[in-house]
Amino acid sequence: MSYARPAHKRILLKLSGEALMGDDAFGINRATIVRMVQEVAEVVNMGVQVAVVIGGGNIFRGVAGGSVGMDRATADYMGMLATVMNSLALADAMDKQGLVARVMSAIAIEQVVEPYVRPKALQYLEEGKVVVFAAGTGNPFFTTDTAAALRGAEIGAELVLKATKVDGVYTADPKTNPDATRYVSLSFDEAIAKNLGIMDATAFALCRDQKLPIKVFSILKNGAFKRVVMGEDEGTLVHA
Ligand SMILES: Nc1ncnc2c1ncn2[C@@H]1O[C@H](COP(=O)(O)OP(=O)(O)O)[C@@H](O)[C@H]1O
Ligand SMILES: O=c1ccn([C@@H]2O[C@H](COP(=O)(O)OP(=O)(O)O)[C@@H](O)[C@H]2O)c(=O)[nH]1
Repeated sequence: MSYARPAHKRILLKLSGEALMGDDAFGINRATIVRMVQEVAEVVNMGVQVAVVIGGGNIFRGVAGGSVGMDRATADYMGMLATVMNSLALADAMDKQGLVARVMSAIAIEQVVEPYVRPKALQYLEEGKVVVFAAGTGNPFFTTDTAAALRGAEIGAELVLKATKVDGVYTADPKTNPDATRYVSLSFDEAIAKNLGIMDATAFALCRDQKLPIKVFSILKNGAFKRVVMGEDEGTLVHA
């Protein structure tokens, strides 16, 4: 009898803030976060090293603040603080699930969480702890998708897994185009040239330059995360 083995040793999971909302209008939905953490635990228990970048869109989006006349950089710092709140909620849920999670922030907020120090993050991952990267890249005018690409490259992740509400990259935004069809795989150049709105161009460009593939999959589909980690046919692969 043969046992299936994970296709990846170290991965970076990008969860959008909205993924934590579940069916709520904003904030963090407890049942949703618990379900997600259970899926992460399954993968960690198979020996896969998992780092997470979490967004903040469920609490605050810098662009929205900027659009109503607020200074964009200030609004972005609020957005980054929102990701810290989500990180704390996620790490708490992970601890309750028996995982050991460590939050590391890109902005100094040391009474709350430890700062991001790359060698320390690598050490935690080697020890089987889940590292949650908070505060995005620490810079305004960026997104947590770019933070996912950056941290993914820094920790030598083999794959960035982008969890979304859609089950892959489509020829157009499936929310507004019911005729859009899903790609099984596509290149970074194609994704950038066609301006496929699933991730921002900065994130795509960074992954392209570092030859770090991205798998886009649905967070709403039970077991999809594990299937991606096992290398099964799920979602869309964006590759160099
Ligand atoms: N070509 C495309 N293929 C798939 N999704 C797309 C595409 N263009 C835009 N989208 C949208 O991008 C979103 C990406 O999901 P997600 O990252 O969770 O959202 P956000 O970053 O806005 O929080 C999807 O909800 C989808 O509607
Ligand atoms: O490196 C970063 C990452 C995030 N943000 C701010 O934090 C908000 C929340 O992040 P994001 O929109 O990426 O979250 P998600 O869509 O994944 O929930 C963004 O709108 C930005 O305002 C930022 O300024 N720099």
